[in-house]
Amino acid sequence: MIRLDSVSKVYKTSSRPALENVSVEVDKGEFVFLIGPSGSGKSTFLRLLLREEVPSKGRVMVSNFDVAKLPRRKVPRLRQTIGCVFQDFRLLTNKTVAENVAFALEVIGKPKRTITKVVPEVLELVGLDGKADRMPHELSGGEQQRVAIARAFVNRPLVLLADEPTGNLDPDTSQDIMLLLERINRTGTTVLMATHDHSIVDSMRRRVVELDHGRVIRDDRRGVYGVGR
Ligand SMILES: Nc1ncnc2c1ncn2[C@@H]1O[C@H](COP(=O)(O)OP(=O)(O)OP(=O)(O)O)[C@@H](O)[C@H]1O
Repeated sequence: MIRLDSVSKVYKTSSRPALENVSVEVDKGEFVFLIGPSGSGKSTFLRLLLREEVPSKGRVMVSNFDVAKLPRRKVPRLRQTIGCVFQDFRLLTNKTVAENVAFALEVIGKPKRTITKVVPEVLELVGLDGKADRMPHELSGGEQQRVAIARAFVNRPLVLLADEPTGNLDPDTSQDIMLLLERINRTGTTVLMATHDHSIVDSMRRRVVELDHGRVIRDDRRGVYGVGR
């Protein structure tokens, strides 16, 4: 589903590579943690998958898309196969919960009747039924992240990328969000989550890919965050 072949990325303004000779393969339906200290290249990894950056060297595949070679007009098609969740939720503050989720479908031209049907379904899936008409500021952080997950998932993407999705949440709320991501993963969606959260990585015992200075230094099938870090 995701494959990086000998990928390096050197940003124009930096002499040191953000990623160096990274090869990683993620199968359909896997759940993978991407860990590593600040500046190790996690966000760069995710940005390459979205074609927000192109590699300096190597090849990036997502599903059947050869990402770096994709003509500009086909980039939206790539991005429709990928849902994204961020630490800071990134909700539209002037829209209700339901409108935030609906908007993701409107922008890709889904018919109104589909939107009316699937938005309540996905809100139920994430445990927000009954909160459809709330504004984001009327929700807790955990609830806002559920809206963001609903929005990322409503189009049933093949891949869900989560960049520090629990970074602004307390431990209990973080566990709830992880249960939700597991649930989404069980539908067959491939989940790739960048995180610094030791306790979550240790409790989930999923695949762990660790980056350090842009290199993969560990790839464990059922990993933990690491001792003494
Ligand atoms: N747009 C950019 N231009 C120049 N250098 C960049 C750019 N984005 C990232 N870098 C550099 O690339 C390296 C990797 O950064 P990246 O953001 O991928 O790391 P990260 O592991 O996601 O860090 P964090 O956990 O703090 O988000 C760092 O040295 C960073 O300074």
